[in-house]
Amino acid sequence: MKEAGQMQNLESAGAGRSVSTQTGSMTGQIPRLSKVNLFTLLSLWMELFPTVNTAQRQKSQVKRTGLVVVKNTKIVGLHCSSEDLHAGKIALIKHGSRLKNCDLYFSRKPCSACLKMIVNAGVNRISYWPADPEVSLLTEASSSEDAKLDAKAVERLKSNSRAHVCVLLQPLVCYMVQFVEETSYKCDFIQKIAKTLPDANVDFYSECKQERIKEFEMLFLVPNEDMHKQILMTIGLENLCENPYFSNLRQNMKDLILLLATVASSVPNFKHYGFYCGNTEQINEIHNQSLPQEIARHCMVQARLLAYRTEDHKTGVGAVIWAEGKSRSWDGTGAMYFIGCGYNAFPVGSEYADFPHMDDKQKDREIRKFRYIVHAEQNALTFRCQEIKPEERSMIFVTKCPCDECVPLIKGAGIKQIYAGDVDVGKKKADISYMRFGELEGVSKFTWQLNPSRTCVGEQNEPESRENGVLRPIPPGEDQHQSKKLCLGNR
Ligand SMILES: Nc1ccn([C@@H]2O[C@H](COP(=O)(O)OP(=O)(O)OP(=O)(O)O)[C@@H](O)[C@H]2O)c(=O)n1
Repeated sequence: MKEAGQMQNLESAGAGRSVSTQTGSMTGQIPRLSKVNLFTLLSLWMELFPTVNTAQRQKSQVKRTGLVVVKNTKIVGLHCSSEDLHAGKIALIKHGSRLKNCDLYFSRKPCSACLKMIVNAGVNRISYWPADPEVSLLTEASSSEDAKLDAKAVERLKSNSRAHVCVLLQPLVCYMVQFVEETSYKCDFIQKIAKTLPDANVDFYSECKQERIKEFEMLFLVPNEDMHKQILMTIGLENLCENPYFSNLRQNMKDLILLLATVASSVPNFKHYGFYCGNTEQINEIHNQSLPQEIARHCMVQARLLAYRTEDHKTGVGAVIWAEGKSRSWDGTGAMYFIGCGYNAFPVGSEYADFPHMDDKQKDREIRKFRYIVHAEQNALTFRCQEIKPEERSMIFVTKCPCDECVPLIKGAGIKQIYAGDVDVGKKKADISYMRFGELEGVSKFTWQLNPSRTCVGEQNEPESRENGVLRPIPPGEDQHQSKKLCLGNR
């Protein structure tokens, strides 16, 4: 039986499914991200959670690490290391003995201090990206003795523990990169730029992608092959040092980096585009204040990654819910914590042929998908792992505009903010319509657009994220300047 919903049908990965379109002319595979690849990419992406101390961190011997905690194929935690604590330690503090039987996906091989605690908590499986480990083996000679000792201790903990500790890498399904490239290029965010700035250099997307590939290769791929082999030997993966295993490993790593760069550039850091509120009347209270742009973009890319697991062969949608606690914590995500995530799919337990897959262009209404498919937001709300607290700022990131079925659900659940694309706003299709989003009140809406305040103050107006997701208290005298910056009264 499938575990549909939040992370359903993870094992089948969708490959090999026969699909027919409304015209019945296409039969082929739906290239869906396998669960291992999705969790790998999410762990790498968590490592990149916007933070103040990137430069400082690069010098440190302990590498910043991302972590995905999965229980019964459901994501229950997204974490990354902070200045004070490694990701594994943060997960331990947050989940405690609930880590029992969980699967953990690390963007680097964890250090012995993290490993001993999570093994002790009874985790089921620990998977990691086979690059430079958390206690870096690529730092200066003076400190590398400790790193080697740590790697040895990790090996010992690995071989003597009940948990299965293994490398996290699976080759991508055929056409995955091409599929991701095409769907990223067609996504709401790129479309919006193309529509509103028809003269924009059409290559901005490819340029952004090239930059990101370079950036991610530097971070996640050991540049020198001999050095990489040395590291693999020190971390107990000597069997991967011979060819063809070594070249396959490097190729798989490069493919995933390319894929992550492709997805990340679909919500590009382009000119003055970002998630802004169009409502100038909005009251200046904390729940209405926008997140820093780089954090909003970061969470939207997570939602976009989830969209690649869709069961709708035409439109993939992903949603992630985060909340912000009352104060900044020792967490690498600042005060932000993960509530839930999902993508659009048929109900839990259903098989591919159980329900119709046609869209609203199909004349026969009985064979349309809309009454059966569960939307990304609906799955994220259903399979959330934390309660939504009314006193906290909670926010949902959706890759498409919430439809009329979802808007009241989001409001009813007590979510304070929606970040979304708005290409479909105001559209009424035969079965699905997007009329209510525009009229929605009581929830702040941040849609992808050119910064409206640019017309007031020219160039300088991107909200900065110097404080890791936590709203910086505005010093007296500065608030006038701040609200001028956004011209929205929401900062
Ligand atoms: N906020 C949203 C909006 C849509 N969906 C999903 O997106 C699909 C519908 O997308 P849409 O583009 O509106 O309709 P299609 O018929 O797929 O495409 P078209 O635009 O050509 O009509 C459905 O599977 C629905 O579950 C979703 O999960 N969450």
